[in-house]
Amino acid sequence: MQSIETIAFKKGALHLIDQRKLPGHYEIFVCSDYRDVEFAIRDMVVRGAPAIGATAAYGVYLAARDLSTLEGEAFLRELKKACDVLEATRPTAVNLRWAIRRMYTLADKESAKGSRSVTERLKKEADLIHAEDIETNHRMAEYGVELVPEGARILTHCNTGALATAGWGTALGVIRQAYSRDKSIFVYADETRPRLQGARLTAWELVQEGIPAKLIPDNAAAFLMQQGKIDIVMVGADRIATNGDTSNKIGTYMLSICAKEHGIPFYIVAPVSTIDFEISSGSQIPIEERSAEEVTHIGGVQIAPETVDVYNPAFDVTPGAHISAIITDRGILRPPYAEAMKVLQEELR
Ligand SMILES: CSC[C@H]1O[C@H](OP(=O)(O)O)[C@H](O)[C@@H]1O
Repeated sequence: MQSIETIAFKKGALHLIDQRKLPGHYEIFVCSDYRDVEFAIRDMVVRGAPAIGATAAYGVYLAARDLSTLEGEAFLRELKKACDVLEATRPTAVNLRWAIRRMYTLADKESAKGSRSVTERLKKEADLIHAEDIETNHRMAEYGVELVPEGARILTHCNTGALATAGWGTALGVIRQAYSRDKSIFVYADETRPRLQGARLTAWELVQEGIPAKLIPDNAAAFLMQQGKIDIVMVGADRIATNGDTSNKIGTYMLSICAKEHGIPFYIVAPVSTIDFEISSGSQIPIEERSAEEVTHIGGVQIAPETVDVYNPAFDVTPGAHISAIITDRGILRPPYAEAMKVLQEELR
């Protein structure tokens, strides 16, 4: 399988697979400055918590490169404005904030060395964040396969693969790893209305690799569970509170209720950078609301009256009580999550 290069910095610009065009067209969207990056994240050229984090990191570098005629306080002031613009693009995924603040903190710490030197260092840091994510995904996959029984029939939601990260994936990365050892696993992929990341992106990744799967309408998931056709549910995350409450693509909470009703293990797969150690409850997670057009149109084709009112939250919050385990790059977290998170935070210090 050709490797899926979701994000690549080359020839002085950031190259992104334009995920709005998949699966029908494989096109590259080129970001020459941080405003291009702002658009790419906001319009979901690139999406997925880890992927937008890595993308924003390069956005900070591109901003610094364009500001390198400034020095000292003036340089940092303008760079912070660019960081704030990038952070405002999508409020839920904490990886975005984590990556941007990691980049700005470095710029602030190194600013005495001059903006040109800082800019060179920021490029190295963005490359490091990019490389770390791929390595993180492989570590999560090694932990996660422990929870995938032989021949498991796995339900997943949205896209958590190479396209949602810098490569390999989170939940879909575990599935890839499981498939490399057990060709008898089977995947049911939710289409994931309204942006159809499952139909357009996860199905594309699964077909690319020949992983046996069926694409299903979101509304068929509970019926499959009722028929006894699902062994585990495995999904990603955009922000995890320290009590285990987890925000993820809209529809995840509903899946967790159905899984609980049918006694099916429900797993979150996410890097530690998706944990927000500053919040203790899912009620504190900002939920992004997106345009009405995403619901009233598919691929530009109108499917509902344009004047109808629409509620389009891009995420929901699954309570920790519905989550069997959280698979991270530092191991598997199990309930009670508040305690598990305390131990993890100590390890990270
Ligand atoms: C690897 S986590 C990806 C995570 O992000 C997705 O949201 P979006 O496509 O809107 O960026 C979804 O919540 C996935 O679980």
